[in-house]
Amino acid sequence: MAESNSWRSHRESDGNRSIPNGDDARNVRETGVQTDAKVQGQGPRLSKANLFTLLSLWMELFPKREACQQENDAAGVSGLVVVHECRVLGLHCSSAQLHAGQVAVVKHGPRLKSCELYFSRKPCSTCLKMLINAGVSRISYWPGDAELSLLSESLHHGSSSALQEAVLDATAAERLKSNSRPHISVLLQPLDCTVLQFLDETSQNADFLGKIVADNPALDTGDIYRREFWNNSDNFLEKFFISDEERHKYVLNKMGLENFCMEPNFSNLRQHMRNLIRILASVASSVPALLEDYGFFMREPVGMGSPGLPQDVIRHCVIQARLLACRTEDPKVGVGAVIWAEGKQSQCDGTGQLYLVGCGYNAYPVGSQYAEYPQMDHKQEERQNRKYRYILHAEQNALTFRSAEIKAEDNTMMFVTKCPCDECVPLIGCAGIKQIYTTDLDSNKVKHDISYLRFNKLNGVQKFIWQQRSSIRNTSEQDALPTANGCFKRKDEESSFKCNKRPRS
Ligand SMILES: Nc1ccn([C@H]2C[C@H](O)[C@@H](COP(=O)(O)OP(=O)(O)OP(=O)(O)O)O2)c(=O)n1
Repeated sequence: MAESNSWRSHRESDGNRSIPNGDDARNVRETGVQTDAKVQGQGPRLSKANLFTLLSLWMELFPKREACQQENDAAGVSGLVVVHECRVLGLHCSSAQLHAGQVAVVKHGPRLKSCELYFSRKPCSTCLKMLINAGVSRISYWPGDAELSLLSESLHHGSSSALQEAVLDATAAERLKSNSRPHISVLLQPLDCTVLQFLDETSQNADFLGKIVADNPALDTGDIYRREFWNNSDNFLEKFFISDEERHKYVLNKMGLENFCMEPNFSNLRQHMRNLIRILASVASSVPALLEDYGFFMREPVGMGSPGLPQDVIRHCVIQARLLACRTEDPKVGVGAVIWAEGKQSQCDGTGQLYLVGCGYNAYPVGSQYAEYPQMDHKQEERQNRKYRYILHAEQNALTFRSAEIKAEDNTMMFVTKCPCDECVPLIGCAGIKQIYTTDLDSNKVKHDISYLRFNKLNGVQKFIWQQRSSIRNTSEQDALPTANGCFKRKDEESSFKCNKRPRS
């Protein structure tokens, strides 16, 4: 039975998992359905496997500056997250020259030993044999279509050579899988409705949406969020979900996942996939794309430094940080930070000249046990019982757990979902970060145990702040879009370098 490829058709049957409308969202906040969990210090969070899976899906959508289809190769773009001992070493996607798995081999080489890899598509046999040889410990992949598509149009009209290749490749991949040491599997973990609801709510309350409404009180956060959400979920379902059940079963069978085709496994698998896609849509909606007037702009005149990355790349990196925030240990507010650097040469990666330096989210010290430290904020507890002296900030963790050095000659950029506080500003200033992309919603505020007074005074780091284009002082830059290569494009040229962007509904 064919399913409609849209959340709207699932809303009724989805019960309390459906995205809250404006009234419901307010009720959730007022009746404390979610707040109860927060007050008790049990904010729901994403599991690591689900977070890495979502990051891999999101990496597949990394904005491209070049056509990605490889010559003589029908492989689709794949996203990849390389993890070692729970630390993200690399975020990659296929380029015109290399598949994502090949990128990982080229970039990490022997460091792949004992790593866990999360792919947005089952990798082809060419990648798989190298990764197995590199000694990775686990390969997890999204159970949609494979890297070499098993869903070519010819599926129902006799076989094409591309389809024959894909089927042969799937067989080879299976053989490699069954004879190899690494665990190669689908690793999705069930989500309960509290996580879905919590992430809907926190996405809707994100500072980026808050800033828009602070600037334009007539606008409603819920309306903006819902418009973004439906647009994103339609796009992501089309990309990552196989709506036709029979076609999905065909793909699963070819990938050696016959067990998933049986009930109730099949329905459960599809529900988990839909839930994860929904979280991706929800998180992506917290940094709106449809409001074209909003973006990350410098307040200073553009002549004062590098013009910064293209807006779609910035937004992509900020949403990576928002995804990381879904694993916060702070029961009230999740913050994520990701550090990328721009090298001098192209990296053979789908990210072009960008390479990952580090990422993190706010959490208690590594290894701490549940409820070992205070979890309450200044509104809830006496000073000695508050979280602030114990919790590490997203920026601190991104700097501590970095996977690459910060090089003076490269442009190192931090993307963080909340304004850096006074504890983090000196760290950012001294670490060699050259650009920061964030929101200043909290700047100049003092909130009892945490203050945000130093960010505006941070010198030597270019600040790209989420704001309305028309609020920038220098009007000459209002119609110009900054590009990664240091030159400016006029607004009317934008479409020519947004080649990977989907049409908006
Ligand atoms: N750039 C930042 C800013 C803050 N944090 C973290 C530290 C805390 O874990 C949390 C801030 O906690 P608060 O309770 O102060 O959150 P709010 O700012 O939302 O408080 P309020 O409700 O007063 O606005 O975010 C972070 O990791 N990185």
